[in-house]
Amino acid sequence: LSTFQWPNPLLSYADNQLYEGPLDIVVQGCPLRDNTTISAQWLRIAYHDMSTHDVDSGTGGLDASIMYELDRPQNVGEGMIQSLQDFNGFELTTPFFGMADMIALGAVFAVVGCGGPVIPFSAGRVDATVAGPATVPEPQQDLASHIESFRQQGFNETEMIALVACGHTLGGVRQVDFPVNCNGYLDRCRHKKILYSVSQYLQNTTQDVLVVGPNVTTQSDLRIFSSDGNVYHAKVRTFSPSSSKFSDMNIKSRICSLLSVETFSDTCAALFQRMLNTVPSTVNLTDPITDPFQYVINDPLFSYQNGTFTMLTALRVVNPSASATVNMLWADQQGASFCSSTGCSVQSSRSQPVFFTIVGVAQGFTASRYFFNATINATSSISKFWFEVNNNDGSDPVIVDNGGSGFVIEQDPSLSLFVDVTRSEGIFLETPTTFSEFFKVVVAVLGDATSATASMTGFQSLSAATAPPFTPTTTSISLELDETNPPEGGFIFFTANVSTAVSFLDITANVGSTSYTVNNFNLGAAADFLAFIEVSS
Ligand code: HEM
Repeated sequence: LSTFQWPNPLLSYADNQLYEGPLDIVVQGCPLRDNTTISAQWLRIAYHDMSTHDVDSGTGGLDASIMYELDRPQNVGEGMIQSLQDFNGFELTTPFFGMADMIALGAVFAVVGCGGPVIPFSAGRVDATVAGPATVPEPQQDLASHIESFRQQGFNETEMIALVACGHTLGGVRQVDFPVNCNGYLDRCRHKKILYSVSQYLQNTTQDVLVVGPNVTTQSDLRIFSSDGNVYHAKVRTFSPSSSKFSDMNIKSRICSLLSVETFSDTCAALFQRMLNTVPSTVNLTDPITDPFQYVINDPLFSYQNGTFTMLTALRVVNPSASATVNMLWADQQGASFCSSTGCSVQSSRSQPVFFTIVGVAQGFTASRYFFNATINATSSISKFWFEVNNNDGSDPVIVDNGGSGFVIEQDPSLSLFVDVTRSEGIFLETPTTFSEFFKVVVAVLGDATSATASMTGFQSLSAATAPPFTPTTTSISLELDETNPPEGGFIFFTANVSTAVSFLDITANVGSTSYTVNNFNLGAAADFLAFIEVSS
C-alpha cells in the first residue's frame, strides 16, 4: 500500500473521492439510461473531451472544454448533457479539483461499474474556459483522417484500434441518433461488457452500425478494426494458448472463453488511463493512485476555550486488524514542557468502518477510521502529532508519523487563524412559512479587536445553470465581530452566516501589519463535526 505525505490537499481529496466519494453510486451495477448505460455515457464524454488534444502543440486534452462544445454534431446525444448534469449535481468540484477531474473520475467508476478493470486515477486537471478545436473523429471520415486524429491525440494505429475496441465494447450505439438495432452485449461472457464490437466484428454478425451500418461511409469501426489487416484481432484470438480446443464452438463463445480477460482488461485499462491523463502539456497531474493510501488523516480542526485548544482529527487505517487500538500523540511547542518527552497522548474516542466505493470493493480493501478529540494546553500548544497503531497481538505498535516528520502544525496560520468548530454551528431556521439551513461560521483570530480585520470568500460547486457550461461560483462573505463570542485568551472571534451550498472557504485576517491566510478550508468536511441546532422564529 502507498504512503501518503501530508499535507497534500489535491491528493487526499483525490483518494477520498476515488475510495469514499459518493459518485460511484450512479454507475454501480452498470445501470441503463436512455437506451444505453450511464457508464457508456460517462466514458464517451471523457473520450470526446480528451479528443481536443494536439500532441504537436501540447494543447487541449481532458480539460472539460466539452462543456463549451456541445453544439457540434460530433457531440450529439443527450448523454453528454446528462453526464455533465450528473457531475454538477453531486457538488464535488473544489477550487483545485474541477469538472475535468470529475469527468476522469466518472470514467474510472464507469468502467468498474460495468465489471471492467480499475484504472489508476490521477488528479490535477485544469478546466478550460472556452471551447477547444473540433477534432473528435466522426464515423463518416476516412481511415487516414482517423489515423491522423488519433496521432494528434497521442495514439498510434495499434493503440487506435485497441482504444476504439475498448471504448465501443463498453458503449453501444444509440438508436435515437444512429438508428439501427444495437442490443449488443455478450451476456454470457464473464467480461460481458468488454467484447461488444470486437467479437461481433470477428464473427461477421455485428449489428454495430459503425461496422455494418446502412451507410458505408459511417462504417468507421470496420475500417479501423481491419486497418492493420486484422492483426489486432488475430492477437485477440491468440491470447489463449489452447485456442484449437474450442474449434467447434461458435466464434462468439470462443472469444468469450479464449480471450484472456486479464490481457484485454490490462490493455484497455492502460489505454483508458492514457486517455484520461491526456492533458495540456502545462498541466501536472498527481502520481496515479493505484490503491487507497494506507494511512490518511482528516485535516485537524481546532477550537479554543478556557485556556485549551480542542483538536479534532481522524486516521483511516486500511485493512486494520480487528483488535487494533489507536493512540494519537503530540509534542508541544519547543521550549514548552507540558507534554513529557514521549509526547502527550489520547486514545481514539471512537472508530467506524469505512464504506469504500466500487473501486475499493473491487480491489478487496477494507478500512476503519479512528477519531480523536485531543485537549491541548494552549500555552504549551502543539508542534506536531502522530499515531501509534497497536494490534494488541504482541507485535510492536506501528508508528504513523508522516514519513518521520510527524504531522506538523504551523502556528501561523493554524493556531493564529482558524474556524472554531465548537463555536461554529449548523442552524435549521424555521419560521411559520419557511425552513432554511445555514452555517454560523465562527473564525478565531489571534489579536485584538482594535487592530484586526478579517474577510472570507466562499466556493460553491453547484452551478444553477440549466445547461452546460456548469462552472462554480466564488463569493465574498463579510465577517463581523461576533458579539456572542467575546474576546478570550488573546483571541477575537468573527462570524458570518454561510449558505450550506458553500463547500470551501478562503479566510484572511490582518492583525496590525501581520497577515494570516487559510486557503481551501473544507467547510463541507468540517460540517460533520459541527453541532446542529434548531431555531424557530
Ligand atoms: C474513430 C473513432 C470513433 C468514432 C468514429 C466513434 C463514433 C461513435 C458513434 C457514432 C457512437 C454512437 C453515439 C450515440 O449513439 O450517441 C459512439 C458511441 C460510443 N463511443 Fe465512440 N467513436 C470513436 C472512438 C471512440 C473511442 C476511442 C472511445 C473510447 C472511450 C469511444 C467510446 C464510445 C462510447 C463509450 C460510446 C457509447 C456512448 C453511449 O452509449 O452513450 N469511442 N462512438
